[in-house]
This record gives sequence, structure tokens and C-alpha cells, in this order.
Amino acid sequence: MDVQDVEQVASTGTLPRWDRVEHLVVDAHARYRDLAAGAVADYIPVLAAADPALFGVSVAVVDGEMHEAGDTQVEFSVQSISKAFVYALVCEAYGHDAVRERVGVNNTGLPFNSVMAVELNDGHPMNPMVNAGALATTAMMPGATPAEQWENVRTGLSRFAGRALELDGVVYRSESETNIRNRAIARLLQSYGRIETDPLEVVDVYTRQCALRVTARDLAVMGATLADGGVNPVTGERVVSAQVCRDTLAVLASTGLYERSGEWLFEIGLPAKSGVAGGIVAVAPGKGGIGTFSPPLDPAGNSVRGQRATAYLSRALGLNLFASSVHVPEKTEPHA
Ligand SMILES: NC(=O)CC[C@H](N)C(=O)O
Repeated sequence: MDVQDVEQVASTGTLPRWDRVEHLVVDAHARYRDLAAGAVADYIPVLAAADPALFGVSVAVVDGEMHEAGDTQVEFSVQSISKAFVYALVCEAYGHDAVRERVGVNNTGLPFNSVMAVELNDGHPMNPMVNAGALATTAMMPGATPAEQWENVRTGLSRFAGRALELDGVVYRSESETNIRNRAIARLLQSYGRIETDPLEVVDVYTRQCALRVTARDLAVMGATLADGGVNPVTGERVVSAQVCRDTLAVLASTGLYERSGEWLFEIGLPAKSGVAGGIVAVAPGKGGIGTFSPPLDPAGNSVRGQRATAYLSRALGLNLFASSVHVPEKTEPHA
């Protein structure tokens, strides 16, 4: 089936056509498997050793159905995707007003690890999806000690995934030895009174949260939990409230792909979050989650194949939040 056909499928009858999902997931994988663009991250030394050929596409529907193709059971570090779920957990604990005031919800327009963004905004971290805002958010995680905060992060993200997630010790150590910039950002936030506890301990919890091991399948389930108003569709457990999901998805829509968030929303029309190990989670509210994994990244740090596969599924399944169900786009291929 070519793109035009699937768009016609998506444009007729009730959307989305979940009966076609299995076929479309396999097709999304086949289409982009050989796409050779992008480069694996190397600023965290161990990530440079990732196999660029790995590629998995997974969809979790809010009724608990799973559809998968490729390397969906391969584990990789969650990296920045953790920021979305830690943000949700902190909002659940303290209410979104407290987090919004301290961390913000506006895009910086600058790279995820920008120091200048903090300086330009009088020490305000701007949003929870860039490193400054994520550090400020992790600092707010419930727990009397950093060890307790870390355990709450680990168990909280595990509840979103529906299984016990574990630390990748090799990734954690590799990033701990080289995360000087994050330590600088944490110190800068401390200087502006945005972090009240020990900034280096905050960086340590944050580095651990980024080194949690997930699969594309986990990402799909985590996304489906946000799509399902906070109830994990596989375990049936309520992880966060529907309001927290709504707030988290709004933040993801405006900031989830860093300085490329506008282009992503324009083309794909779904809230999403990327990580530098090559994962992307996208959320179709009320419908399901899409998890992709492929290590080669674009210059902003977003997986190239993951973006293409998600764009294809969004179009083919009619998931774009801004599209009416009868719209058949003239353009059949997205921008490169
Ligand atoms: N964009 C990312 O995935 C960055 C996460 C990484 N752990 C960092 O802090 O630099």
C-alpha cells in the first residue's frame, strides 16, 4: 500500500483505523529502515558505540493492544524522554501551578543544553524539557534524600512503562564522567535560587533518570498512558491524573523536540518527546502512544528514522491533532 492509499484509508470512515495499525507499523519500519541520514550522539562517550542500524517501531493502543516492527525489544537509555514523565510525576505531587511558576512552559528556541537560554531569561529555566528545566524539575521530585528521589523516579517511570525499569550502569558512569555542562547549568540555577538542594546531587539523580533502560515498546506504553488520561492501558494502573496528562501533553507539544518543536508540530501534529539515545515517544490523546528507536540523530538531537516513521503513522492513521478527519493532504511525502 502506498502513502496515497493509506491516506485514503485514513480519510474514510471512523478514525483512527486501528484495524490497519499492524500493517502500517510494519510498513513504517520497512519504508525508513534503509534511511541512512543522521549521526549517533557522541558527547556521552558510550552512546557513540550504538549500532546505527537498530530501528524499532511500536504502537500501543489505549485498549492495551500492541503493534510492533523491528527492534522493539532492544534496550537503550531513555535520556531526555524521562523529562516528560518526571515532569508529570512532579505535577502529580505538587500541582501544575507550583511547577509552572518554578520551571515554566515556554520554548527557549535554543539547544537542550543551552546555558545562554538560562542567562537570557534571568535564571528562569523556561520549560521542563530542556536540561535546565529538567534539573529544576528533578530537584522537586518527592523524597527526603537524593536516593529516595531517584527511587521515586525509577518506580514512577516503571509504572508508566508497566514493568520495572533498571539503571544502565555503563551509560550512567559514562555520562557522570562527562556531564560538566549539566553541572554548570545546575550551579547556575542554584545561583538564581532555582535549586535549593545540593546541585551536584540533583545532577546525579537526573543523570540516573536519563540512564534508565527502556525499549521502543516501553515508550509506546508510556505514551499510551499519557494518551489514556494517566491509566496504563496494559496494567490498568492509574499513574497520574487526567489533568496532569493534559498539562504534560501541552508542554510536549510546545517543547518536546527542542528548537524543532514547531516544525514537528506543523508536520506531525502530535505531542512528543525525543532522547539522544535515539528514542521518540509520540502521543495521540485518547488513542494511543507511538514509540520509536533508531540511534542516528538530526543536529537538534532527534532520531531521524523515528521522526519519519512517526510522521508516516500520524498521516496514515489520521492522528494529526489539527487535521479534520476528511482532509486528504496533497503532499504525500513530508519534508526531508
Ligand atoms: N537530549 C537528551 O536526551 C539529553 C539527555 C542527556 N542525558 C543530557 O543531559 O545531556
